[in-house]
Amino acid sequence: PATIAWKDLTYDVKLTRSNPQTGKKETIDKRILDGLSGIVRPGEMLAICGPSGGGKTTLLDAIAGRIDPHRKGRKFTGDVLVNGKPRDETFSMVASYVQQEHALQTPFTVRETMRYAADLLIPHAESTQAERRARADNVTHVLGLDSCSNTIVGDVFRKGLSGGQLRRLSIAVELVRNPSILLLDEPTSGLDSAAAENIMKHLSHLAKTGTTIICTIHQPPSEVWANFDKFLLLSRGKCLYFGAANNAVDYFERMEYPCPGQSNPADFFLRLANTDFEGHADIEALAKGFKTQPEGMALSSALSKPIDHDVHISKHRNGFMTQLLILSHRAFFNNARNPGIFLVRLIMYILLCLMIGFMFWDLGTGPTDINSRVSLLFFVAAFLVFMSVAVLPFFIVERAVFLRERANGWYMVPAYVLASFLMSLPGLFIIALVSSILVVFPAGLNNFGVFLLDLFLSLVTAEAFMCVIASVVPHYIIGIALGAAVYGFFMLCEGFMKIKDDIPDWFIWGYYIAFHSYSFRAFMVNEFDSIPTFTSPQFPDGKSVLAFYNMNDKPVWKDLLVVGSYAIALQIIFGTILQVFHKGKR
Ligand SMILES: Nc1ncnc2c1ncn2[C@@H]1O[C@H](COP(=O)(O)OP(=O)(O)OP(=O)(O)O)[C@@H](O)[C@H]1O
Repeated sequence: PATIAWKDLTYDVKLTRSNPQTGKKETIDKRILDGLSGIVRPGEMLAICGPSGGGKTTLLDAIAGRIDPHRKGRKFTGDVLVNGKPRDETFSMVASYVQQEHALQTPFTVRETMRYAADLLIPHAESTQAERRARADNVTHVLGLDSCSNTIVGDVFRKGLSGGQLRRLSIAVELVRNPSILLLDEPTSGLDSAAAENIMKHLSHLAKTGTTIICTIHQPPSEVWANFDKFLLLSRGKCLYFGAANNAVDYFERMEYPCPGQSNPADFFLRLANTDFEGHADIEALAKGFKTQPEGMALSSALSKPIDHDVHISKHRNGFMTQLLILSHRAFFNNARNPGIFLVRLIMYILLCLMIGFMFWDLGTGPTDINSRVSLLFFVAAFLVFMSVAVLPFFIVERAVFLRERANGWYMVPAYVLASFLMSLPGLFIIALVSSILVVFPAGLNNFGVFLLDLFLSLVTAEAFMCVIASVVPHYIIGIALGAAVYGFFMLCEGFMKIKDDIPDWFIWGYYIAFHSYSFRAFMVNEFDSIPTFTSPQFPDGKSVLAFYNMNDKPVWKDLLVVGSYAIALQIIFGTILQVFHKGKR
């Protein structure tokens, strides 16, 4: 059992806007939460209501510790207590947060999504696989998802669940572990009235069994409203009421805002709180008045009472290896079944490599063949790597899933990064293998094995680079632009457009940091080192071509090692960025 309390939560942000009179930019302080307090005990379900922009989501985030107070221009004060003690890092083990936007892996069916959630969230030391599955199936049933248990979540390629079903699945995955505290942001938005009513009934039942539940809710219909024990009305970040839901009508009547007989109380309260339109209450007076009323004083005294129960935190958590295995299994099937990650890319590579194969069909040893071989290798090192940009939008979708799961304490970041990395390798190997077959044999290039290894490592590095970009950009369009710009720069510096010795000194760093330089050189040495003669007076053999490009005496294995190490370094950077910056705080 967990009692959650918050005291005097105040949140100010600095906003820059242009002054309507002077037209000059100025910084103003905006108060988003204004000294909010509240308490919810095990067995209670609180509705945080208020008009759009009233501060509901911000309050829920503040309670869940999802506001980063250290960001520039922010000031956040107040305390959140779990059973009387300050909320700490164990919070994510006992609390689940269902956010407003769904973030689920798109190729999986409802049943698969629920089973992965159960496998990740329920300690294996305390449960058998059959028990975890039974739990997943039971929650699926309770949330009315049985009829679509074999339907996939869906994406731009394939239609899957409806909006309301996605909403229910988002709630279901967090219910699997039976959390002590459940925070839900607009759980009924997008649901039809029957689904909304049923979900609220289930949540109410959960509360009765001891779960502490807090929901933000925009406009609860009367059937939904009837399920709440407690009610908090917010307007412009101020508390207009906090207390028993069934006392609210009397309270507002006492405050001279009687609810008309036929009205749904929730609709009436929202009209009072919505300052964007006529007919709202005097917000300042209500907020001030609440503290002096018996309800306000009851809240203060409840907050000062000691709490005698403690949260039971299971000592058994799934260890790194268990998490790695489940996440690897999930990542493998996610990659294999997500057309954007594998199939569409494979087709793109096949088409492009067929064109390369036909364009450079059966290269010989004449003077123009030297140019053809070098151009082909440049194109492979530059453009086949460049095409990894296409995967970026899917990585951004994945990032949202990661953020949700990580913030809810589903797993450790290293397990996620390692599983994603390892499971990307089979798909990339297939793409590299098919591409190499379609290029090396038709063009008559040398040393298939090294060519394949070089292309594979280059694609692995390119994908790791896309992971890093996906972890730092706010939107995939910016990511694509950034990725394309960096790859364009690397192509420029890789030693083809300008031979290394001709690159200006102030640009040479570009040559050294571009992984393309090492992969291109490995392709070149692999190709030309073993060609004994060319019918060209300037280049009598392959070694003379390498000397021209300043690539002689460079062992291929060293360059391949650099490209491989680059991939590992990028994955470590990716993991570090996730660990440090992606904690689900906003
Ligand atoms: N970091 C921030 N910087 C500037 N303004 C912010 C920030 N966070 C929240 N706000 C503002 O605070 C107000 C409350 O936002 P919040 O999302 O909590 O509202 P809400 O009640 O949940 O609205 P809705 O029902 O539409 O989701 C909004 O005006 C929002 O723009």
